[in-house]
Amino acid sequence: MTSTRGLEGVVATQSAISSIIDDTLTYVGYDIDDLANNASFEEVVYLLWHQRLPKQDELDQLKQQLAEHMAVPDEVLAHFKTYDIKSVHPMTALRTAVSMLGLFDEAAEDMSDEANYLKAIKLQAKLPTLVTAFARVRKGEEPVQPRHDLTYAANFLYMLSGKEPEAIEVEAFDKALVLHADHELNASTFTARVCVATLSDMYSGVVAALGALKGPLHGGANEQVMKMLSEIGSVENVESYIQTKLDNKEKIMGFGHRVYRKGDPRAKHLREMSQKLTTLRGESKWYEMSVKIDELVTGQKNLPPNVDFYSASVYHSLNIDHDLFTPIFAVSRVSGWTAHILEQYADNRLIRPRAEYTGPGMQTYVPINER
Ligand SMILES: CC(=O)SCCNC(=O)CCNC(=O)[C@H](O)C(C)(C)COP(=O)(O)OP(=O)(O)OC[C@H]1O[C@@H](n2cnc3c(N)ncnc32)[C@H](O)[C@@H]1OP(=O)(O)O
Ligand SMILES: O=C([O-])CC(=O)C(=O)O
Repeated sequence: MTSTRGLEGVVATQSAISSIIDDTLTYVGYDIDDLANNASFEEVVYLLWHQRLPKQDELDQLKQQLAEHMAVPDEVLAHFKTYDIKSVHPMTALRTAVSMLGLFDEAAEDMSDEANYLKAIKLQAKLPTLVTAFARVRKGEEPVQPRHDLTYAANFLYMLSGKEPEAIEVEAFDKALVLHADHELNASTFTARVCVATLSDMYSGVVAALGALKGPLHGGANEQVMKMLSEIGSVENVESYIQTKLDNKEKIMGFGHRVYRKGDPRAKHLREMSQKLTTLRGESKWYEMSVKIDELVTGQKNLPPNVDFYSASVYHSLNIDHDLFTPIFAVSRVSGWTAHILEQYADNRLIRPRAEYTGPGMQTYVPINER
């Protein structure tokens, strides 16, 4: 029995949700470029859950269901005040809060198709409320109640700032949500599927996925990208900073990918948005620094940027706290996680691979006083 480090190239399941073939990403057969340019996030959520685009009445119904379930139990909001919120990473708080949602859902253990679909709606609806409430409570502000007349993207920005966002901000944020919604068998989605393949409940699957997304090799990279940009500070400093990192064989956050070789098709959309939004804010240096880093890392290491690289300057330009970047990834990706969880339930088999043993050969137990 031989193992493959990091399961590289291992095909672990079948899925009809998204595919990456020859560096082209599709959701249910629709090219990501097509969706990024034309679809709303709500349409994409429907697409992932139903494997087809919604008709108008179906989309309206989904929007209504999301609006209906945006509120979170007071106890969950109150728990943000039970610890030193300023010292907690928002992903840790979100993971815990989502676990708490399971406590307050009477149907948490109901494994019927209807109950599971409703749980997907509830999770999708409540994550923005949790993330924005956390962000406000830690600043000593009250959470802002969701508005039922706004789109999913607009509502997030509204609940975060308490102000109705500008059209250009909503457009950019909606596109970012579309681009992050699903990605085949990435680490967090695989984690979710492994968890629920034991027939555990959907909240457990999403909590597990949140834990996996948090790490800097996965969703946590976007926050690290902004940290790097802030450390570099100016276009003039880029070259020496990056060269030092590369010489020291340190990883540059936001570059490289396990699957893409020529490049991540989502990055160009985020790059375009980064240029537009940083210019609008009069802070084009973040875009210019990013482009310079891109040229250096892609040029020298042949490692193109991934989805996390330009999203950092996009979110920064939307006035979003840097440690909320990964929770925002989760707000989008929960659509993919829940789609995969539903797909796993629909044709379940326990996921239990093997390990190649590398420990010592057979040994005989030695009593403690003889060791
Ligand atoms: C949404 C997402 O999850 S997208 C990914 C977000 N993560 C990041 O941006 C973190 C930075 N990138 C990385 O760490 C990696 O490229 C990953 C985790 C994305 C993919 O990892 P793997 O497929 O396991 O590649 P691995 O880490 O083995 O790298 C292969 C080689 O490329 C190098 N490399 C990979 N990524 C980078 C990088 N960002 N900067 C510098 N060198 C890199 C490695 O050092 C390694 O070099 P070596 O063969 O000389 O030792
Ligand atoms: O697919 C991966 O390994 C990581 C990724 O880009 C994503 O989850 O969007």
